[in-house]
Formats: sequence, structure tokens, C-alpha cells
Amino acid sequence: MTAFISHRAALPALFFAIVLALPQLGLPPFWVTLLSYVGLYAIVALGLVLLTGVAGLISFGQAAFVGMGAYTTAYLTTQFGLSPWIGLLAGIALTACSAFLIGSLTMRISGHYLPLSTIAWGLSLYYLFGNLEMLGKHDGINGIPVITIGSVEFGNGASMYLLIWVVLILALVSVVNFLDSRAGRAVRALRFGTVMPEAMGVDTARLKIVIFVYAAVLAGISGWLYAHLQQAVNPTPFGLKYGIDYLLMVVVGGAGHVAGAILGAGLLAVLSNFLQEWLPGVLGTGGNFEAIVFGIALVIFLQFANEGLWPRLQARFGRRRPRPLPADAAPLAQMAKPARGEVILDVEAARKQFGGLVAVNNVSFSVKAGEIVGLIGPNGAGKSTTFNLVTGVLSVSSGKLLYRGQSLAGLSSRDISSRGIARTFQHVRLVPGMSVLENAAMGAFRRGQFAPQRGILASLLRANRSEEARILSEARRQLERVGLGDLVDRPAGSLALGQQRILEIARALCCDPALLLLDEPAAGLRLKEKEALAALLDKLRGEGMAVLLVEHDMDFVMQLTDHIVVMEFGAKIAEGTPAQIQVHPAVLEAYLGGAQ
Ligand SMILES: Nc1ncnc2c1ncn2[C@@H]1O[C@H](COP(=O)(O)OP(=O)(O)OP(=O)(O)O)[C@@H](O)[C@H]1O
Repeated sequence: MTAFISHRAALPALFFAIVLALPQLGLPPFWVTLLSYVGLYAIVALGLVLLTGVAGLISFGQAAFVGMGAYTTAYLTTQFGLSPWIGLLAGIALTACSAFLIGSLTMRISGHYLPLSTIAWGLSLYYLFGNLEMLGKHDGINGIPVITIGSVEFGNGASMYLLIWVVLILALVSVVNFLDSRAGRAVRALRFGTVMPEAMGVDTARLKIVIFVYAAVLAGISGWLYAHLQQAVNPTPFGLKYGIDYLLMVVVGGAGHVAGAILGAGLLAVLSNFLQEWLPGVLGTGGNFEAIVFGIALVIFLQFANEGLWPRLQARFGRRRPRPLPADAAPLAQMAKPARGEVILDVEAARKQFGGLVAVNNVSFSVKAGEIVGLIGPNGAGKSTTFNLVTGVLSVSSGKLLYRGQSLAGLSSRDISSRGIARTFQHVRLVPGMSVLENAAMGAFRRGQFAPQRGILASLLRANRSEEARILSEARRQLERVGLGDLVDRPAGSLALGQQRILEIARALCCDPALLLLDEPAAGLRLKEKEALAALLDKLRGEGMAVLLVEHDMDFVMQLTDHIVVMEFGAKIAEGTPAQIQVHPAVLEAYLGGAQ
């Protein structure tokens, strides 16, 4: 048994074994039905955990996808006498295609426009269900057959309960598997913006659509189960109110946690059921009082536990079990590295104009393998813009950028990272709740054996184990290389700033770069941390790495770099060794104000 179930999975396995056995253990039919609904809600909520809790993309429209799955099977089984299993396949296909279309249109929208758009299409689909003649308008469709497998009929409450919870367990396993993969790590980074994952080679627009489609498919499957449980459908449970309820379940349960989906679904289903029964008795009058009580309870709840209940329970009763470290797996393939002294980056008369402002004005310099080049200059000199031109965040207005003789023109930051240029960020961009190991592994995103699109399917089925082991081993090797080998299990957010900056370098090294671009790596570091950073960069230089760093800390730059490029008002005003720069009249005048 332990061969199949790891220690980490033992408790959840025991929990689900008990849940599946409940009807046999004499659970009254009322509870069997209620828990069936908990299962149905939790399947939808799981998709929302992925979409909203983990990736930060809010959707009020999931109930419409539940309706799509439910109506598809209802229509096909009652109108054409097709098997519910055909209804399931058709429902999944229709939901996935619709979600792909809607997602392609809306997933690029940012801020509050995204949730607003989900309300818009959620409402549209709801009214579509209620107005189409073929779907029975507001009366819906009755007489939906029960699900059968061979001669086994899922006709009674207990058998449907079993089916629903087995589907929920499968969905849960697939989501957990996915979150543990390289694409899953990229999804976990999405809520902190797209710049970092893009720089690690992730196609974030595509990834958002993938998880949107997956969440919709889970909702569609829940709708299929619902239709065959109820044997009738009408538009009401697929409206906006239910879309909001699904979101509430996730928020209350713990939006960023898969277990939060089940906890939230359970709490809301059970509470609303009992409030509906008790409140009229207590208040002596009927009405939707449970909605009012819910609203008040939610506002109070969010004041005290805005991360949801599951993290609270975990902190109180759980113990963070470190993930077993990957065994040493075969190294990932590496790109051929340039010989020491070879010119790696050639910036030729690069110019960048923002409207009338010339931020970078015909700047030229080069970086060689085994050399650290510093790019310095007063505030507003154009250093960050130059950095962004090389990393593909911005494109040049004119001039050339050549990496190992090849033009970088028109390449996105993820293309550039896959060529062998890796970067760190001025404001550290880590996923704080993710371990140091997983954060570093983000850098190896493009180095897996599967193409990213096949990789997602493989990860759902956990067919990516050898690839994962190789990626995580690489991350561990790079962490050991930079001296963070003892901290692999720690959440990245718990590290000191200096260690976080070094972790960013380990992540960049996982990209297998020949050129490292560091944006103000010494900013905010204490002396000891700066010394550790300088020692690391010196070691990397010794190994043949080319490093270009933008930095304000003059001592750091002067002691570490081989070559310095000085900018002012967008133009290069000087270039040379640290010794030359320190006495260069133009630098003393412009950069140091002539005082030193
Ligand atoms: N996206 C943008 N749109 C318009 N102007 C910009 C943009 N980015 C930078 N600039 C302008 O370009 C000039 C150069 O800015 P840049 O950030 O590259 O300087 P910097 O040398 O990195 O400064 P700092 O050391 O303060 O970061 C500044 O005048 C800045 O206001």
C-alpha cells in the first residue's frame, strides 16, 4: 500500500476512504444527498481554486459552465436517446470549446475588468438556457435517464453519491498533480504578475487559457453529474447567484488550497441547508433570510480569516511536512557555452524613444564570456531601459542587439530566455509561499522533455515524474552552486533579502544561461550579504559566465566589475575599467557631480 500512497497522501486517502464508505456505514439518506451536493459543488470549486485562488483570475461565471455540461447531456439523452456517456463527452467538448473562445477573449483583460466580463458572459449563458425553445425555456428538460455502466445503474442516492465523490477525488488528484508540475509552478506565479514567468520562458497568455478551460471542464463534469442525479434541469442553478456562491465557497474554504474547495463547499452547503430550515422557525416568518445571515457572516469572517479556513486549520493542527528532496536525476540537456573572451552581447547604436523622450540614445557596448560589465549612471540615465531592451521587455526604436552574433530583434522575453539570457529583477520577484527549490525550478521551465502543451496533459496524469525529478535536481544543483543548498525546503518569502536575491540568481542559472543580467542586485543588501553576492558573481565569472549588471552601489561595482559603461541622459558618456572610470572627467562631472 505504501508503495502507492506516500506519507503525504496517507491522511487524505484515509479521509476519502471514510467518506466513500459513509453510505455503507449507515449514513441517513438525507445526509447522503446533502454530501452528494457537497461533492458536486466541490468539483466546481476545485476549478476555481486553480483559477482564482492560485492564479488570481476571478470568475463569477462558473455556474454557466455547470449549466452547459448539464444541458448538453440533458438534451442529447432526452431528444436523441443517446447514452449519458456520450452526453459527458459532448458536454466536455462543448464546455472546453466555449471556454477556449471566452478565455481567448477575456483572459488578457486585467484588473477588475476580468471579473466584470465573467459576470457578463455568465449572465448571457444563463439567459440563453432560459430562452432557447429547444432547451425547454424556463421549464427546462425533464426525464433525463440515469447513468449506467454495463448493467450497473446509478439510480439511487447512494450509488450517485459514490460516483460523484470518485469523480471529485480524480479531479482533486489531477489538480494536485498539475500544481506540482512545472506548468503548475508557473500558474502559482501568475498572481504576482506575468513579467517574471514570461522571463522564465512561460507563455502566460496560453497558460491562463489552459487553466480557464480546465476549470470550465470541471464545472461541466459537475453539471453532467447534477443532471443525471436530478434527472431534470432548469436554468435557475446556473445563474449568477450560484456563480457567486461557488466563489464564496472557495474564499471561505481557502482560495489557494485544493482542500479549501471541499471545506468551503461542505460548509456552505450544510450551513445554507440548516439555515433554510431553522431560520423561518426562529424568526417566525419565511423568506430568504439565510442569504442575509450569510452576507453578515461572510463580512465578519473575512475580517478575521481573509485567507479562508483551511490555512487557519493547517496552522493550528497541521505540521508543514517537507517535500522529499528529488533523488539525483540525470542532468538536463545544456546548451554549448561560448569560449572565455568570446563576445556574447553586442549592443550597437541602440536607441529607444518614448514619444518625444529619447531614453536610450545610440548606445553601444559589448559583453564577453567570463566578464562582469557594470552599467551605471544617475537616476533616469536610461540603464533600466537598456536592460529592458536586452531582456525583450521593450523593443529598440533603432539599432541592433546581437546575442552571439544573432539579432534579438522582435524576440519576446521568453524567446530571449530560451536563447541563454537569464535575468533577475530590481524588486525581487519570487513566489513567497512556494519553496526555495520550487522557485529555483521555475528557471528550468523550458528545459523539460515535453513540449509545454504536452507537458500539461502529462502532469495531470502524473506521467511527468522523470521530467520533474530532472528539473528539481537541476534546481537543487543550482541552489548548491550559489550556497543555498541548506534552505531548499524553506518558503522563499521567509528568506532575508540577500538570500532572496541569490535565489533569483539560482533561478536564472536554471535557465542554462551564458549571459546573466542582474538589475540592481546589491540594492537593500547589508554588507555581509553584498560580500556573499560579490563572491558568488566572482565564482560565476570564473566559470566563464558573462554578467551585465545595472547597479547604483559604487563600491560594489568598482570592486567587482571588469568593465563599466556609464550613461547619462540616455547616452553613453564613458566606458572603461573601474580604475579608468573613477578618474574619468566626464563621469566625475556628470555622474558624481565633479565632487569626488
Ligand atoms: N515606459 C516608459 N515610458 C515613458 N518614459 C519612460 C519609460 N520608461 C522609462 N522612461 C523614461 O526614460 C528615462 C530613462 O529611464 P530609466 O528607468 O531607463 O533610467 P534609469 O537609469 O534606469 O534610472 P533609475 O536609476 O532611476 O532606475 C527616464 O526619463 C524615464 O522617465
